[in-house]
Amino acid sequence: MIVALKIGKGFKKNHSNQNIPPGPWKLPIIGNIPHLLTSTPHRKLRDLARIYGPLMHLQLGEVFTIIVSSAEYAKEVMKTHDVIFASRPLILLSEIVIYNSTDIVFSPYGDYWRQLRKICALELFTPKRINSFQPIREEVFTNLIKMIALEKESPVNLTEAIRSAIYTIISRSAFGMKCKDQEEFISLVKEVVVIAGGFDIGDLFPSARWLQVLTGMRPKLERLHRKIDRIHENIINEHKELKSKAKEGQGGVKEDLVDVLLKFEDGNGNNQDICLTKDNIKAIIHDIFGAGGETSATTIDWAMTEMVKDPRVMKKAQAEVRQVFNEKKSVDEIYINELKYLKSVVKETLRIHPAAPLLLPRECRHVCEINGYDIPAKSKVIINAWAIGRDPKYWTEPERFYPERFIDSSIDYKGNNFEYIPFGAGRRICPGSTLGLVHVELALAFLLYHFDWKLPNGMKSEDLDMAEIFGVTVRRKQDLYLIPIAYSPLFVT
Ligand code: HEM
Repeated sequence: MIVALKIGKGFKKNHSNQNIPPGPWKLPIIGNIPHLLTSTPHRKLRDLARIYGPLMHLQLGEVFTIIVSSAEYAKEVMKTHDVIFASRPLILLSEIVIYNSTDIVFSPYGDYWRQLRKICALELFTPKRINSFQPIREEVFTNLIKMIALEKESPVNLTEAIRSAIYTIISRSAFGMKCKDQEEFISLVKEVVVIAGGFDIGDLFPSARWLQVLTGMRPKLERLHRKIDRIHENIINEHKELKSKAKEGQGGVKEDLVDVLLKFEDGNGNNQDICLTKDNIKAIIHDIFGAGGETSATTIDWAMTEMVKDPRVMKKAQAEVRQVFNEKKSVDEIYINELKYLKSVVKETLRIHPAAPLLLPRECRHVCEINGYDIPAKSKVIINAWAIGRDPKYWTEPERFYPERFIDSSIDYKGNNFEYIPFGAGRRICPGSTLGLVHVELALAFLLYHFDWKLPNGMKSEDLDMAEIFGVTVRRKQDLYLIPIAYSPLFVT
């Protein structure tokens, strides 16, 4: 009753005099929640937008939500009014698990978030830093290829093999070593990614704390936090121990991403203007592992899936990779920019399967007008990048996987072409895109150079299961199993 009264009062008070965007019928109290009772909200939101338009509103419990489904309105939100929409809505997950939303992804817009982005731009993701991790990438992908070669033409769980390789690279780049709790960390991150989709009932009624307890979400998140925090604590302690040993002359230490972050702890050293607490550092570690790992691994998985479905594309990409690397007999990151067709394959994969199909939600910081519609303050704003990437208004044959559409196209990843925004746009654009793309392109070059791939059990490519699991990233529901057929005698020295 209290919730019902609150919603009714709130809705009248806030929106009755405003010209809010159209939306479907709604029920008392729960509003449009029934519209989202689906396992694939990005698809359902696209279908609704076809009826109610590219700027639509949904009342999801207490949360007034705006859904953006066209490049024109995406530009309004992420360019024209970017500063108004530069914050993130708070969700229970980020409050409990991610140290009161003090990471980069969930941090509200303001000075603290600006400082974090400065650390990203000047320290964490500079071209020099990304290059310094090149030996790690090459070693891990070479091991991946050796491991696959041992399978001797029997089916390999490529999804798992890729995920493990990507997380090993991230662990070693970020933590200097393979995290000893890596497998547990990966499965915890997988859980976080699904919950971070943001449609949990507790988040739709933020004022009803009892609901968060009743649904079991709060205790579940508290348990998740304790487990994740223990892993973060170990990582930081190990770094501090190694550092003090190095000071005592017991071995040189190469700087990894956690070392960089520790330089800012409590205003250490010369960095008095930026000051991070231990919990802030743990929150950022969580982003690097979560935001960096799932997105890249999922993209590689979808790219392989699409190429297996269309052998023409696979053959063409393979021919290019082999032509560039045949002389050397192995893949070398230095020449990766010569792989024009493979780069188009990656672009096309991110168009048709953007790793984060609804990007990350924004929050309207104060009332704003778009094309005559009023967007109330505190509205949650969801941009359906997946729907925009498949809209026939911008793309010919949008459902077809056709990398050639990007050859000679000027569309890039920088968020200037709003029909193509796999890394978002504006102030909140992904700061790790260069690193993510290096992982994706290099992994595919290795996989395509060393093996031909076929489906197991005589399965036909058109029978490949394309079902998805929705979360903040959308991955394949079934792991991808493929049979590798070695292309050349491997690793002849
Ligand atoms: C293929 C790989 C990747 C994809 C598709 C991807 C995609 C995205 C998207 C769509 C956003 C939201 C942008 C917005 O709200 O406008 C985002 C934000 C973010 N990404 Fe990535 N990402 C990838 C790789 C990475 C990597 C490797 C890292 C770091 C190691 C990273 C760290 C982040 C962070 C910290 C944010 C939050 C930025 C903010 O809110 O200010 N991402 N990413």
